Amino acid sequence: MIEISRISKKYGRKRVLNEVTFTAEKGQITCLIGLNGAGKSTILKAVMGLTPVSGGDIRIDGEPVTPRIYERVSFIPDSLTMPPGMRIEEAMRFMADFYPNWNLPRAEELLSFFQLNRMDKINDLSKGTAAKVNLMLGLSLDADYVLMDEPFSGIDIFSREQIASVFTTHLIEDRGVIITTHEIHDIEHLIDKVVLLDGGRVYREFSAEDVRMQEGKSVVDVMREVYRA
Ligand SMILES: Nc1ncnc2c1ncn2[C@@H]1O[C@H](COP(=O)(O)OP(=O)(O)OP(=O)(O)O)[C@@H](O)[C@H]1O
Repeated sequence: MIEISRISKKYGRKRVLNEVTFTAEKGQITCLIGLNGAGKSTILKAVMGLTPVSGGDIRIDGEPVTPRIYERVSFIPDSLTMPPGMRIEEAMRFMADFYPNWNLPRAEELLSFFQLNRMDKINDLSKGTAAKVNLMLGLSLDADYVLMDEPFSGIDIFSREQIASVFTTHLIEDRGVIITTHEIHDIEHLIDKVVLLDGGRVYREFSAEDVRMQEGKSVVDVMREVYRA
């Protein structure tokens, strides 16, 4: 389980996170939802130890965050960070050299799942294809948890559907996923838990299934209540 307890963050004098607390379980998809600037990316970076936070505590299966976190957690940022001159297959080799937990058979499977051409150059890729390469690289690491920052942002409906479909395959398996997204429609049926952020705080943390069963509401219904209020 990833446990985030009472973390706060300021950029200069601006408070971005205010005692944020929630958990994300292994084997579940937890969706972090908030309007632009709500602090979603900052939370993912804090989990990876990429940005310092004040106070609070972050634990991965009971352990504090250390530089070895990369063996346990794969972070897929909101854009592909590989050098643009590289071909996809060179990016794969780069990952294999850099990460001891690179899983080549899974990478090959993801290449064909997303119908990627390994000879394509990174800087020639469309936005949707770059998003798929980004996911292919991040999901090919043997990590218990995967953090995905806006994997659907700015890409067409067919690419979004293809990306969403990976969540129902063994390529995600029983990993714990934290995903930030605005494109909730594409994955609403796959989400286990929702964490709604508002004003730097967790406004509500709920099980999508419980809200469906007990309140007869969809995740989008709850979002409308919160953000249109
Ligand atoms: N390095 C930084 N320096 C100063 N302010 C920052 C920095 N990074 C983020 N911020 C500010 O912190 C706030 C939260 O940013 P963050 O990127 O975490 O939000 P987000 O919820 O992921 O937003 P979006 O949905 O637009 O991606 C924003 O107001 C942003 O401008």
